Order: sequence, then C-alpha cells, then structure tokens
Amino acid sequence: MAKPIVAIVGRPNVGKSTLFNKIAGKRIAIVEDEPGVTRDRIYTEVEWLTHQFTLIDTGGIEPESEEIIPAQMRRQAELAIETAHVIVFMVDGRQGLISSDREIADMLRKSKKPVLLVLNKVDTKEQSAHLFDFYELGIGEPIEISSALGLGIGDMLDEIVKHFPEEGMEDYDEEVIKVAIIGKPNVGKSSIINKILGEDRVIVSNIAGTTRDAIDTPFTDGEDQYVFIDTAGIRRKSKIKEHVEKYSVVRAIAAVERADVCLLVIDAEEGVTEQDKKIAGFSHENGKGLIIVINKWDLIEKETNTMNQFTKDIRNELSYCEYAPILFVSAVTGQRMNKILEKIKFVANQNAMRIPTGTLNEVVGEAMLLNQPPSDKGKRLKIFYATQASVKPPTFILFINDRELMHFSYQRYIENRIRENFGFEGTPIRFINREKAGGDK
Ligand SMILES: Nc1nc2c(ncn2[C@@H]2O[C@H](COP(=O)(O)OP(=O)(O)OP(=O)(O)O)[C@@H](O)[C@H]2O)c(=O)[nH]1
Ligand SMILES: Nc1nc2c(ncn2[C@@H]2O[C@H](COP(=O)(O)OP(=O)(O)OP(=O)(O)O)[C@@H](O)[C@H]2O)c(=O)[nH]1
Repeated sequence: MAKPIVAIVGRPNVGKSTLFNKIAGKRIAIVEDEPGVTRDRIYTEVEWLTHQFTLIDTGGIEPESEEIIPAQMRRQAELAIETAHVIVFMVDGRQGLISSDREIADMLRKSKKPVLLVLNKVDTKEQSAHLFDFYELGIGEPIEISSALGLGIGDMLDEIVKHFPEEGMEDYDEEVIKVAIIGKPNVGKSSIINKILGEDRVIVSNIAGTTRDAIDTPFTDGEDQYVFIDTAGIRRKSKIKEHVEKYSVVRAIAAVERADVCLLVIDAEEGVTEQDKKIAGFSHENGKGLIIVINKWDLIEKETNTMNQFTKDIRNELSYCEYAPILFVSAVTGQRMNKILEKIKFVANQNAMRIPTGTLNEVVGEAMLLNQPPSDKGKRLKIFYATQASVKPPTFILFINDRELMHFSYQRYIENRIRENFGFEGTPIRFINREKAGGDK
C-alpha cells in the first residue's frame, strides 16, 4: 500500500536537515550499517500514531552563487508540489521573514496541497519575536518548533497526519500492475516505454479508479492491465539540466512509492551509479518488486564472458537486492525487449504470492533439520512455527523461543531455503521474529 509523502521545503539554512535527522533518528544509523546503502539520506520512513509515511528532505542546495539559489528554490518547491501529499514549509524564527520565503509561499499557496508553515529555531518556551510577521504569508498559523532541541515536533507531526487522505492512497484497482521506470537521465527510459507501448498494446485512460492519468500511462496487454507511473516526468525533457541530482532521486522515490514493480534502467556503458543505488535501496526498503534493465546492450563489445562479468559487477554494487532479475536489452535494436513486460508480470505476481502455512512449515522444518539452528550458552534457537502474514512484500512471522538467538546468518539461510522452494524472484521478503509467549524457552 502506497504511503503518503511529506516533503520539507525552505530556503538554505533554516534547519531542514536538522529536523529530518531528528525525526529519522536511530533509523538512519541502522540503515547505514547495511553495505551498499549510501550515507546521504534523502528519505526516511516515519511512524506516528497509527500512520506511516515517507519523509523527504528536499534541501541541500549548494549555494554556488546568489543567482542560482532562487531558481533552485523554485524548482525545489515545484518538486514538493508534484510529489508530496503534505508540504512542510520551514522558515527561520530567529531571522524572521525574508523575501525568498515570500516567493516560496506564493508558489505553495497556489498549489492547493496542504502546507504546514513551520517556524524553526524557536529554542525557548517564549514565542518567536517574529511570529506575527509570518501570518502575512497566508499559509495559516505557524507551528513553532526547535529542531535542534526537539521541541514542538510531536505537535507538528500530529498536524501533518491530519492532512493524510482518509480513504487510503490507491490510485488504481488492485489488479492493475503499477510500474515505475527509473534511472538516470539519458539511459533510455523513454525509448523503452515507447518500444513497449508500440507493440500491440492499447493505451487506455479508463482503467477504473484512475485519477492520475494525466501523468501516468495506463495500458492493457491482452487481459492484463498495467500503468507506467509518472510518464510525464520521464518524457519531459528538462529545459534546464537538473543541477541537483537529488531532485531526480526525489521524483523517482515518489514514483517507486506508488509502484508494485520498479524497472531500474542502467546504461550498459556507464554501469551502476550512486543514484541507482539510492533508488534501488528505496525500492528494497519499501518492499517493491525490482527488475534491473541493462539498456544499450548493442553498444557493448561482447566476448564469451561479458554478460557474466556485468552480472557480477551489478550484484556487487547492488548487493542488497540479489533477488532482482537482470535483463540485457537494447531499445534501439529491440533485443530482448519482448521479455520486459513478461518479467514485470512475473515479478508482480511473485511480490504478491502467498504460501500456504502447511507447506511453509514443511520447508522451514526441513531447513532446521538440514542445518541446525545456532545456540548460545547452551541454549538453542527454536522456530516453533512460521506463517505468512502479508504480501507486497511477502512477510513471514517466525514464532521462536528467543529473539537473541536468531542470527542474521541463520535468518538469511531460512530466506534462501524459502527462495529455493518457492521462488520469490524479484521481490524482497521480510521476517518478523516473534517470541512465543509462554513458549518452551
Ligand atoms: N538554534 C537553533 N539552530 C538550529 C535549529 N535547527 C537547525 N539549526 C542550525 O541551523 C543551521 C542550518 O541547519 P540545517 O539543518 O543544515 O539547514 P538546512 O535547511 O537543511 O540547510 P540546507 O541543507 O542548506 O538546505 C545549522 O547550523 C543548525 O545547527 C534550531 O532548532 N535551533
Ligand atoms: N545505442 C543505443 N542507444 C539508445 C538505446 N536506448 C536509448 N538510446 C539513446 O539514448 C538517448 C536517450 O534515450 P531516452 O530514451 O531519451 O532516455 P531517457 O532515459 O528517457 O532520458 P531522459 O528523458 O533524459 O531521462 C537517445 O539518444 C536514444 O536514442 C539503446 O538501447 N541503444
């Protein structure tokens, strides 16, 4: 289920990253321990009350020159308007209102998106001396916080979640396969889309529930219904080259959030980039299906081992999504292009697959017989029972005697056994270890 996206915008130095880091807190440190996931975080998953959402920090404009800043701030605000459900507009309560705040406020006000005006750096109980000036922006009542000291953040989160859509976030019916095509500029995303849509597929705009067909491309292939998410964003050739790589990552994240399956398109000549790692990391953490498409394969001079070597390099760079199938294609010659849609359908099914409890327990039981669970100080891990709790991504609950005894390597072993028996190609799978109350410890 797609989660709402909340974006923090505001001019440089108002404290956006400080707020982001405060809210993200411990999670960031945990994720950074995973090899391959980059340190430079743009998003974090947040749980507040009964709500879950993705928080995006759009900041980080390098103030290269005074002229660039206003243009980039406009771009930043546009991006938030396009991608977020709720926008946190941050201003500096110590410095007071300045003209660039007004400029962003004008854009946000026109957007019709819910905007929260947040006055940061109010470090004491007293209100900011500039508080009343900010009413002039016409964005409503400012919420005073101190990101550095962690004051007022709970109240702000309460306010944020009030604006989430009540009826869920689904744009399309359950049976429509939602596909995000992501990758750096110029890797061939549009060419791939055109090629797929060019072959006997019918572009439709009446797929039930569609509210976003202005930016998405729904189409059918026989009985199967698909939609390419945010094709408008892909097709729009940016007039000004996107200076800030972060912006294209933010866009991609918003698309992935709404997708079932992501096609990560990589230019064969260029290989895996930092940006690819960030987006693949997001896809992985959000439990989406993932297919790696190496495009422009026609440009590579091949020897017997070329494909193997490529595969090895990609697995190395994207080690946390080993499950993702890799396709070597050329949108220009059409080589293996007919495999893409087939693979999308397959991975979407794998991501939504349910294993009957009986069969699952046979496999887990057999795994324990083949390779005894680890023990510590004379106590051995026991898995009493396993059950699949949910799909998208497939999530398994293991009822065990003691959580401390479940090592990463054993968990990985169980995962591998499950994959060997059931497949789950192209999808991450998750485990929840639950200590059985009153169980045999
Ligand atoms: N006193 C005080 N200082 C703060 C607070 N929040 C952030 N700061 C300081 O303000 C400065 C800018 O903070 P950042 O979080 O980097 O600002 P930013 O908006 O992310 O800036 P960009 O990344 O350039 O867009 C830092 O020196 C922070 O320590 C706060 O609540 N109170
Ligand atoms: N040789 C070769 N060129 C390709 C292939 N696919 C795309 N191209 C070329 O690569 C360039 C970029 O292709 P696009 O499809 O516009 O790439 P994109 O990823 O949509 O680019 P942005 O819109 O900038 O994000 C074009 O000149 C294409 O003709 C391919 O498989 N082989």
